[in-house]
Amino acid sequence: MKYFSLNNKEHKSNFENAVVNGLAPDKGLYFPESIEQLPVSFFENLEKLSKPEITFEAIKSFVGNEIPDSALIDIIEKTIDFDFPVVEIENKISTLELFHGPTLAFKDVGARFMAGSLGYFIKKGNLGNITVLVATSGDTGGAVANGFLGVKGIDVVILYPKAKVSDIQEKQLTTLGENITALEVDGNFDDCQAMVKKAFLDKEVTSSRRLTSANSINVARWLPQMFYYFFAYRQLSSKNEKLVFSVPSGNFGNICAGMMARKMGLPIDHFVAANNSNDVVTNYLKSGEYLPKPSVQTISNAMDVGDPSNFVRILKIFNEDLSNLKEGFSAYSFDDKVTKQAIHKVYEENGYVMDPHGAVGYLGLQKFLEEHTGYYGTFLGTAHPVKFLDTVERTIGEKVEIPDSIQDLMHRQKKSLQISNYEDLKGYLLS
Ligand SMILES: Cc1ncc(COP(=O)(O)O)c(C=O)c1O
Ligand SMILES: N[C@@H](CCOP(=O)(O)O)C(=O)O
Repeated sequence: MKYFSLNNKEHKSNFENAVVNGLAPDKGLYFPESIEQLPVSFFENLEKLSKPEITFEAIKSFVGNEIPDSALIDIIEKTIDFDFPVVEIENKISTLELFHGPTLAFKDVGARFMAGSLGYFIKKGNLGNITVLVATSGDTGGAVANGFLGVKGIDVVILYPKAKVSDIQEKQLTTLGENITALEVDGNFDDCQAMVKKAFLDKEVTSSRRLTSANSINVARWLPQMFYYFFAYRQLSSKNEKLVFSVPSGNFGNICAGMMARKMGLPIDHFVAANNSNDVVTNYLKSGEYLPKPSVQTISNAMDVGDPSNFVRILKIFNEDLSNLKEGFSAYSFDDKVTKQAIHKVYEENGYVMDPHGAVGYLGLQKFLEEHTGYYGTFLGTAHPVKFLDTVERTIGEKVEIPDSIQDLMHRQKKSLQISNYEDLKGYLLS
């Protein structure tokens, strides 16, 4: 499979180089040259296929022959060895729980797949050491730390915004040690993301370290997020209504991966981007103007993104045509107050505990279903409520059971380096 840079389609790459470099040399995001439709029979038989079989078919064309089938199957099996249940919450509304992986957030899938692919390429070639740079607003960091822990030839450097992630998220990304280093940035997620992008442009840095990214800008982190939609459809295919998915969105990698699955033929009728108060895309759909702005802090902190990096990929999928985009896509924003009300209401009425990100997804779905008929809706439960313990317990007025793995984590010692600006990051990378 060939990929091209969204800054200049003449800049092409194979899968391996796209993974190893993260971004194109012109710093554009890579996008596949073609998106192969899967046969109708594949979707008709989905219920009979195993998760690894589905996943293999979904990703194979994007990897091409660059990873042999046996190694790809091995990577896949390690990536998706947990459950992805669809749980019915109320009439016409279900949630796809994506938090049964090791770090209790949906990022585990992409992080593990990328770690497996990059690990394969490092073992196969003479690539030397690679530094994986990651910016996180909460969950990517923990998932990448877990997925890449101990992978030979890889150092991981995670930038996260000081005091803007939950306690559990911070422990997940600062306590593993070994090849994982956490940098605590005096700023917000956008500052972290901007510093990472700047490092990629800095010749002094790139000539001393080989850098790649494990954010969703990297195709090996982004594309595996398609798998969820296939797994969900397998559980929803008996519904005789149009299907809508509401995706709590920040950097828009997850929803954009769902749109890729639809391009491959998965029968999804509509996508809702559910946003917190960081409403750049909601505003774009209203005004046609894309106006990034500094992110604001919310209780769904992993979605506090003011300039979503995958927006350019979404535009590409819809051929940069706003009216085309609006046909298959809606976006709504909700503030913290209504988010907490939704967590409270769903718990009171249905006994189901949502985390703040899932709650934004629920609200987006509810709004869409109020305005449209004939749909069955699923919102993505992108993180376990325990990751946002304070907010959730205060909102529902009850204790949430903490899994053993998290209890252990809370006793571990946080280790991070404080940085304030790009020069500090550069100093660290050159040291
Ligand atoms: C729990 C949770 N929900 C939603 C999102 C937003 O996902 P995306 O950045 O793919 O839009 C994130 C972070 O990415 C997250 O960690
Ligand atoms: N919400 C993310 C922000 C980064 O998103 P990514 O999917 O591009 O890695 C986080 O939790 O860090």
